Amino acid sequence: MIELTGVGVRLAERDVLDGLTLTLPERRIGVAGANGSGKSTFARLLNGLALPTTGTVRVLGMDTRREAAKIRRRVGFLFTDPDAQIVMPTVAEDVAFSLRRRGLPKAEVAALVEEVLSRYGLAAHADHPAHQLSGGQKQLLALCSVLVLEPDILVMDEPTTLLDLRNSRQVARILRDLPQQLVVVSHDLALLADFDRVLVLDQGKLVADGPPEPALGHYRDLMA
Ligand SMILES: Nc1ncnc2c1ncn2[C@@H]1O[C@H](COP(=O)(O)OP(=O)(O)OP(=O)(O)O)[C@@H](O)[C@H]1O
Repeated sequence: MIELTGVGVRLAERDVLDGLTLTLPERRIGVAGANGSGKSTFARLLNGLALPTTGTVRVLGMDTRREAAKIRRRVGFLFTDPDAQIVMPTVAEDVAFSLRRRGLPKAEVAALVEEVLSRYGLAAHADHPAHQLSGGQKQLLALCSVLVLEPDILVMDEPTTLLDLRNSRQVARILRDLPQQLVVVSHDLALLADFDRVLVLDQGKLVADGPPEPALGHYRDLMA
């Protein structure tokens, strides 16, 4: 569960987010809005990467201002550009790196890495240089490196922006089947079309909130 109470974020004397009070129990939540409307800032609030200037953000019952480290262990975050997230030379090493703080025996780490890579069709690439993967495969690798930690919530900032139609659809299928609560920031309206709830931000304010069809309709009208 995610709860925002009276949340505002002020950066460089500008209200980047303003007056957000929201309870988000739904499993798949989309966030849409124009460039600069505050979507990335909203996403970053959910794991304490950004802190509210006013109000509170509670995630899984914890205040992001007080328990950011604990929250980060349970909230996975996926950036738009997987290159920003891939840190080790090979595919398998990159996923294993996520598990470094778990104190698991080597064999167990290897088994977990193999399992998640197989699940997302990357097992054959386990020993390949990560930076040689295609854009879609890199996004899947970044996802594997997050999912291997079994987060309770997954926050994604425009996960399909750099992907072609086939890879976008593959990511959409994967998201449909994930058990985690998802918060997905996206300009890809097709991706959000079957979500449980869509929030639309405009100039830092919530201007629509509800099922995808009316909420995305409102966003389309805003952009017209
Ligand atoms: N650290 C910062 N200092 C000052 N202003 C910032 C900072 N971070 C973001 N902003 C401003 O806040 C506004 C919202 O930014 P944000 O990245 O959250 O928007 P967004 O909706 O994700 O945009 P996009 O769709 O282009 O990614 C922008 O006008 C941005 O310039």
